Amino acid sequence: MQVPGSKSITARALFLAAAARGTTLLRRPLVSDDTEGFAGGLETLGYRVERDPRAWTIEGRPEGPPAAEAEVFCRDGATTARFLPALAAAGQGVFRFDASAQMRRRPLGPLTQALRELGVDLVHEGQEGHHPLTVRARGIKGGRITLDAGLSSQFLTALLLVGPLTAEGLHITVTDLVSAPYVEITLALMRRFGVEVERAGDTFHVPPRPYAATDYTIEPDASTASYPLAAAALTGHSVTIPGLGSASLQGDVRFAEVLGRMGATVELRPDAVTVTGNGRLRGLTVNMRDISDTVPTLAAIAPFADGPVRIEDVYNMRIKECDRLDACAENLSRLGVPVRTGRDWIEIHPASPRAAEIACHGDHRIAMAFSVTGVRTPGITLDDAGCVRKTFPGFHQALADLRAGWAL
Ligand SMILES: O=C(O)C1=C[C@@H](OP(=O)(O)O)[C@@H](O)[C@H](O)C1
Ligand SMILES: C=C(OP(=O)(O)O)C(=O)O
Repeated sequence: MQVPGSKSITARALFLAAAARGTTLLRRPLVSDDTEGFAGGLETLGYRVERDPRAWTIEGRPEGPPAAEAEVFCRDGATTARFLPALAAAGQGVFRFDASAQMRRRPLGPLTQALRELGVDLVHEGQEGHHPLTVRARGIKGGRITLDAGLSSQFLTALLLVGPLTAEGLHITVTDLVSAPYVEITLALMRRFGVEVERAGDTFHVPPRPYAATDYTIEPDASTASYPLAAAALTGHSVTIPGLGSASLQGDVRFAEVLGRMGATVELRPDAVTVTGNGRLRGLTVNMRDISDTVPTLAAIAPFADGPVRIEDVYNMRIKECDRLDACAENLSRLGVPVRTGRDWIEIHPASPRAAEIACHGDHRIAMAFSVTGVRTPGITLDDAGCVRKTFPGFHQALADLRAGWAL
């Protein structure tokens, strides 16, 4: 199955292309609500973005946004809502940011506090630490800061990405960090645009240095790949995702290993992953702090395992598009599956799910994950099928095509 491009890589590449000297060509970008929101945000800030469906061209400007004033609406995308204010702060002008109701509820206080400590004039107009906000930008001098990225790695990524645009560079010491593999994606992409970050344990030294434009091909999205791979493990069929393998930059490719621990056969080659199921799944206890976007996928197939599935250390799932731990538990209960949750864990017991309507809470991952349950359980419906547009507008057709191939 061909999977659309990585959301995380597309967002970073758009930031870096905008900040670079020269014109960047991004091949196979993800075209979805999140990344169109990101590209549209750049356009509102005055950058030129040409969007051909197969490749996006961006004219960079190392001095910061071309516009002197702008109002950017970030939609539901946390990459847009957290990365673009940092980019704007490095320029000169007055930039206002707002986001959807869902995104307004999600925090960015540790990031905006760090920007203020670096001298940025940034005001939250409503609730402190949340959108909407206004940045009166006069460039960033740089310096040393301490950051708590225990709620979101995106706070650290935003500061790393903007670091080279500061006058003196940044020394960032991190006291806590969740979703750590996403920081590796950031560092790899920065390197690809010509900037090497020095890392010593919890401290990152970002030099003041211009990014260089490039020609870059975006790999398929590993979180999106979790749905067809889980469907294979659940049904005893085989799925291969070309372009996504052991050479991937994305931590979520490790979801395939979780399916392997549950009994599926996993073949991880440098440029492709194949999962072959045998119709049976084993229960397990697994720490998914690094790969929590794939927790709903696991939760949605967990009832079919022969023992309990316990997923641990995933508190920050509660501050995503919705409270994903509660949403998983609510929907499993609707399906008649015994489930328990705590502050940062969920435990799912074996059951035969019954037909039910899934409450998506406007969350693409809840919709896509429980669609996979629907491959085994007839009569599952979604109350908001369209919310998949955030990262995979063609999801329902793609899943239908996969099932047609298996004649399920
Ligand atoms: O940097 C990124 O591209 C992302 C980081 C992760 O968020 P957190 O660091 O907030 O867990 C992940 O859940 C999100 O989908 C994308
Ligand atoms: C959490 C997600 O998105 P974001 O934080 O980028 O809005 C996601 O895609 O699952």
